[in-house]
Amino acid sequence: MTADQAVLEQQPSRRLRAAVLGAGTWGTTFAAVMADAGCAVTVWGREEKVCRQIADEHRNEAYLPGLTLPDGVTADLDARRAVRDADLVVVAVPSQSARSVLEPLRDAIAPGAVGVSLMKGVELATDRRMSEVIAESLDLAVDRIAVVSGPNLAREIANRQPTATVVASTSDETSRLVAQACASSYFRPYTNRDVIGVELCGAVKNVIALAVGISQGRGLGYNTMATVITRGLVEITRLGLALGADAETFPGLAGMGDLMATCASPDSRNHTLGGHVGRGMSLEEAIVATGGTAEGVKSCRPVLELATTLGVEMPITEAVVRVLYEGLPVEDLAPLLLARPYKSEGL
Ligand SMILES: NC(=O)C1=CN([C@@H]2O[C@H](COP(=O)(O)OP(=O)(O)OC[C@H]3O[C@@H](n4cnc5c(N)ncnc54)[C@H](O)[C@@H]3O)[C@@H](O)[C@H]2O)C=CC1
Ligand SMILES: O=C(CO)COP(=O)(O)O
Repeated sequence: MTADQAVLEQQPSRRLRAAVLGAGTWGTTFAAVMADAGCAVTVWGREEKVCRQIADEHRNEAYLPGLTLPDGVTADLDARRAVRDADLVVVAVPSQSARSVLEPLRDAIAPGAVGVSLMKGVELATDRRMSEVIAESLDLAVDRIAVVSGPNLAREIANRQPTATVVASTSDETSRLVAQACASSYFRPYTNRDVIGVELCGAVKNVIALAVGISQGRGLGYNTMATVITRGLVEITRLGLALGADAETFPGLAGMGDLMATCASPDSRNHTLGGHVGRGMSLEEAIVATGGTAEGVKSCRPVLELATTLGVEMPITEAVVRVLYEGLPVEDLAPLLLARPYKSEGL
């Protein structure tokens, strides 16, 4: 047994308390994961009906139909009360609303609390990653923040299908605490110190999944899909390295693992939305038809802005931005990418 495993397998000295902000698909699922790992979990959501159903009936029919939540999950309509005693403040709202949800809670969180991001997006107004938004909004030191990201399609996990994830923090103590709070017989966390890389992988894979969806909506097959995924990983890696990420993160669970899951699954909202666009819907029609939070739609522009500022080429991301926001016809996307100058394969 490695030292890391030994720490993960230690029982906490007391039952950890977690508050989950966001009662949608992933917030509710992760609440169940943490309850199965032994935590006492309180979910806060802005929808009264959803919160009452979680608290009274252990169900969330709007987001996880047919599922019974573990007894360790309850809900509270008052966010300040939900976070007051929490060891972990877990954030699972859409990325663009994280700051407005968190700022009013700054003086309500417990001293020593750890902030956990489950979100996979970049803030449109500031180009900030979600751990940065949490640090600023809650006034938390970076070593009290962890990011959870990996091939984690919520519905599969809600049905306790096995998967693994990455818990990233600059502090080993923080990442181990969060890993301990979510580890179970079906959910295996790996710790990682590369917060930048793990977060970028989670946000940019959504943009690549939009591109794959568009190509599949156009009737293109597996060769195209594999090309977009593989070259997509190259552009995620390029951006990550320019921002100081660790090269080892990108072929891992948060990188290739999540790209594969998101680009292959019909459950992915980004992949599904791309499919609608590829079949000819406008962006507005595709958002309505998809439902739920498809983060790539908003994150693609700040990601491209970051890349442009750093002089990093991200042709797939750029093509997605042009289709979604600049009127590039979907049939011109592949010819545009294939007409780029020939080059050697590496980064
Ligand atoms: N669903 C999945 O399989 C996974 C999702 N994620 C990430 O988790 C985050 C949340 O996604 P989901 O739970 O799937 O989305 P969802 O669409 O299922 O739920 C979003 C929740 O946020 C709430 N919300 C929306 N706007 C809000 C606002 N302004 N203030 C407060 N609450 C607001 C909604 O009422 C809803 O409860 C996203 O960043 C997503 O990329 C990450 C891994 C897996
Ligand atoms: O992040 C996810 C799986 O890891 C979920 O993907 P979507 O947000 O596209 O549904």
